Amino acid sequence: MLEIYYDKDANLDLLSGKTIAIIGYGSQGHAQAQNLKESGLDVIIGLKEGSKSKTTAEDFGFEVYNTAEAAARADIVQLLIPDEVQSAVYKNDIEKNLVEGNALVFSHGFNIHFGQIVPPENVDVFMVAPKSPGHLVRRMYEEGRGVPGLLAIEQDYTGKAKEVGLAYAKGIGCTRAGVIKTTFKEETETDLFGEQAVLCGGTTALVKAGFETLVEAGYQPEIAYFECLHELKLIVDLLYEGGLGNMRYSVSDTAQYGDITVGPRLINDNVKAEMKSVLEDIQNGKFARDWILENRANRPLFNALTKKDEDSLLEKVGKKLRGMMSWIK
Ligand SMILES: NC(=O)C1=CN([C@@H]2O[C@H](COP(=O)(O)OP(=O)(O)OC[C@H]3O[C@@H](n4cnc5c(N)ncnc54)[C@H](OP(=O)(O)O)[C@@H]3O)[C@@H](O)[C@H]2O)C=CC1
Ligand SMILES: CC(=O)[C@](C)(O)C(=O)O
Repeated sequence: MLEIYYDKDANLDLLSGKTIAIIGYGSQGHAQAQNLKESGLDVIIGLKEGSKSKTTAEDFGFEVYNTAEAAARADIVQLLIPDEVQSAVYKNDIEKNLVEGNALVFSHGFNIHFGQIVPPENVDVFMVAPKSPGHLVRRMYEEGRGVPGLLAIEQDYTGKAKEVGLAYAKGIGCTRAGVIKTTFKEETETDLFGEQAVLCGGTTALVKAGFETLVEAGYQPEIAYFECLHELKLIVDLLYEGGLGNMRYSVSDTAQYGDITVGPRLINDNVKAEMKSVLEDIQNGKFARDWILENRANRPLFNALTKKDEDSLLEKVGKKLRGMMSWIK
């Protein structure tokens, strides 16, 4: 049964007198920390020695400590550093500073679900996962709105993990939009699948294939860029605002006919079969193992494939157009 929670279901008073340590000040860290602070909560920041984010965090009025010290001072420790470094940082700096009744918090379930972090039994472990990039978590909060979020409870030692998790979700603005209850397994597997097969991986593959098809057919790269990347945002905004119907209402009937007749040709049974294979690799731990080993090997594939795209005609054309035209603020 679907469980959705809103502001009315969450009580910020549960966090009153509690110190929240946000470990990391990046995409999610800066956003969640600033939102929590503006929600009236006691927030400190934990960063690695020599962190380039220290000054930025201090400029916002935060007390910044090294990771271990921040964890030692906190009642709630939220790990907002990259997934691939969380296990080592937890082992070195966090685990020894957790005391009975503390809460260990995540915004993605990777390290708990794949057994890279095994917390002690005498703490709460929960996840509040904004379904949005961090910078939008902050922007929407400042605009008086919120991004939807997910709440998962892995350990409820205190008997209050759900209530405290909802209070945390309210503190970052997610209960303004709605928070759906899930599990670490479901969030981890669906988030990894979404970012691989649809959001990041799927979309960039489709954009690159479309752009290359037009360029190889002899059309101007600039026109191909506008058709295959620039307008994508406009279409996705319409989908975001009101689903397929809203988008199809707004585009021409010509475009809609192309949408409903050509789309199925592209996403054929082979593509669906590959999507199922991607999900299986996530569920059976193969992706997690690959990602962990890739980082231990200092990211040879990550670096090479990222560099290949950075040097692509698509990126060069986009950079040129953004310099020549003024649609980007
Ligand atoms: N990005 C997003 O929008 C979303 C992320 N999440 C989850 O949120 C969590 C944080 O992700 P995200 O905000 O993207 O992370 P970022 O990559 O933005 O985190 C950067 C922060 O982590 C610190 N950091 C990097 N490496 C280390 C290290 N080896 N030791 C200690 N600190 C380190 C950086 O330090 P420095 O400042 O010195 O560079 C910086 O403060 C992850 O679990 C992610 O899956 C969930 C939903 C969306
Ligand atoms: C924004 C989000 O939730 C992603 C794409 O899964 C991520 O950045 O990890």
